[in-house]
Amino acid sequence: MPFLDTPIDGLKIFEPTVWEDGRGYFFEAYNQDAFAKAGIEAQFVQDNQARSVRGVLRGLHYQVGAHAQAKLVRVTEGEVFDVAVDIREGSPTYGEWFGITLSAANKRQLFVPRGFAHGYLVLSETAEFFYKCDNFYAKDKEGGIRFDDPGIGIDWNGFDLSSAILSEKDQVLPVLGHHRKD
Ligand SMILES: Cc1cn([C@H]2C[C@H](O)[C@@H](COP(=O)(O)OP(=O)(O)O[C@H]3O[C@@H](C)C(=O)[C@@H](O)[C@H]3O)O2)c(=O)[nH]c1=O
Repeated sequence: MPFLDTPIDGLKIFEPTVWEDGRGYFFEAYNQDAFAKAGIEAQFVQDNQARSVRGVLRGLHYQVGAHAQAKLVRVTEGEVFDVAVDIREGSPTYGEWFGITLSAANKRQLFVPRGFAHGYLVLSETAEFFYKCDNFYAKDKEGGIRFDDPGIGIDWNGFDLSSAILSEKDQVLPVLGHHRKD
């Protein structure tokens, strides 16, 4: 199974092998053994699915301490720009971001290790976003960072962010310098 490294250690792109025939296509969306061989040992315990309309921006989210979550994210309908920010204390790439277009068409997945803040922007009319997590949702342990933190400087695929649609929670998130650590 093809895995690609990103400039941030541990953050990996997975491009599944797609088998096409007269019926349509088939691919393995996740194979624990293949992921382990690629160094991804996460034991996933929760699957989430979200539907959003164009311009919806969810993030940047994480859970603190022992509640941190690794995520394996993909799009099953439409297209998003997906972003992960390294917030691992002591990491040489602390505060750096990586973005990638994920779509139902390109079938790419991003593996986001624990210790990252994660978010995505919907580029298509609607999008279905699907992700596996290696730790359970813990409402009281959520943290967030502003999607437009100037110190991080994410380029959201050139999107006009004045028309971004955010949850009330995401409108009042702090910048990285003031983010929740425990
Ligand atoms: C994330 C989550 C939310 N919920 C509930 C809480 C709330 O009532 C409703 C919507 O939650 P939110 O507004 O936090 O959903 P959302 O903004 O989509 O949150 C997600 O954003 C992306 C970027 C991530 O990386 C995820 O980890 C998660 O934080 O769903 C669960 O029951 N379980 C969960 O795992």
